[in-house]
Amino acid sequence: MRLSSSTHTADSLKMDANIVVMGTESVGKSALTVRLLTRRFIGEYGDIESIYSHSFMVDERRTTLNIWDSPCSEDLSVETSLFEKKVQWADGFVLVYSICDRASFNSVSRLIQTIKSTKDYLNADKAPIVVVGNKRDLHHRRTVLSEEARLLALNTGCHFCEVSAAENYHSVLMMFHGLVGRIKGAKLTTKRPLGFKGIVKSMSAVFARRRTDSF
Ligand SMILES: Nc1nc2c(ncn2[C@@H]2O[C@H](COP(=O)(O)OP(=O)(O)OP(=O)(O)O)[C@@H](O)[C@H]2O)c(=O)[nH]1
Repeated sequence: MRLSSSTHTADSLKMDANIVVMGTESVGKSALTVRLLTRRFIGEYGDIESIYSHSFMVDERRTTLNIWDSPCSEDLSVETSLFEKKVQWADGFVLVYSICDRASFNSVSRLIQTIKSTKDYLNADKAPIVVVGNKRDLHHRRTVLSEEARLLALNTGCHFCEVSAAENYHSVLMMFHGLVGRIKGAKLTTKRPLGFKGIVKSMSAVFARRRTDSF
């Protein structure tokens, strides 16, 4: 058995991320969350506001997601302090609409604007936000084209995918994994004040560059 050589090594192999699932009523927020946690689709979900914890391995790194699933009511009243609290708490966002419900799609578009004006992402082209068109199995009742949602995601620097919580566990898993990747990227680009070591490193980098430039 191989033991980690230090706490630092163990820590660098761990990642914690807070994810908020938002969207209008009955788009399948709980269904997606429960699918990820249990691999099951149980059909009916209560109106319970909860933060669930879920761990899995990504690239040999133990990743723990804290997923905040809530009924839609507060998500739309974007002025509330709860909304503000959720946005500040979250490292990443799953914004859900139903492909059969245009109003739910319009509300995702508003949510993106509000989140982006509340959070200051350095890498705005790769915001840790995934736009999720759920209920793909109901394609015969579709009112939102995939192309529209893809365009919205492209224009706002979000990721996009269509899934069916009812029919497919794998695509739901991939959606959450994709978001974890974006969160990692966003964390790396967050500006942190430089400590003494950081300043020394930056200065060495500048001098090293000067030395190479002069050849
Ligand atoms: N056909 C189909 N039905 C789904 C899918 N996902 C969820 N549903 C159904 O849609 C209804 C609402 O699902 P929920 O997961 O409770 O939706 P929600 O967004 O959490 O709803 P609120 O908590 O009320 O905001 C339920 O009857 C689910 O069975 C899906 O992918 N396909």
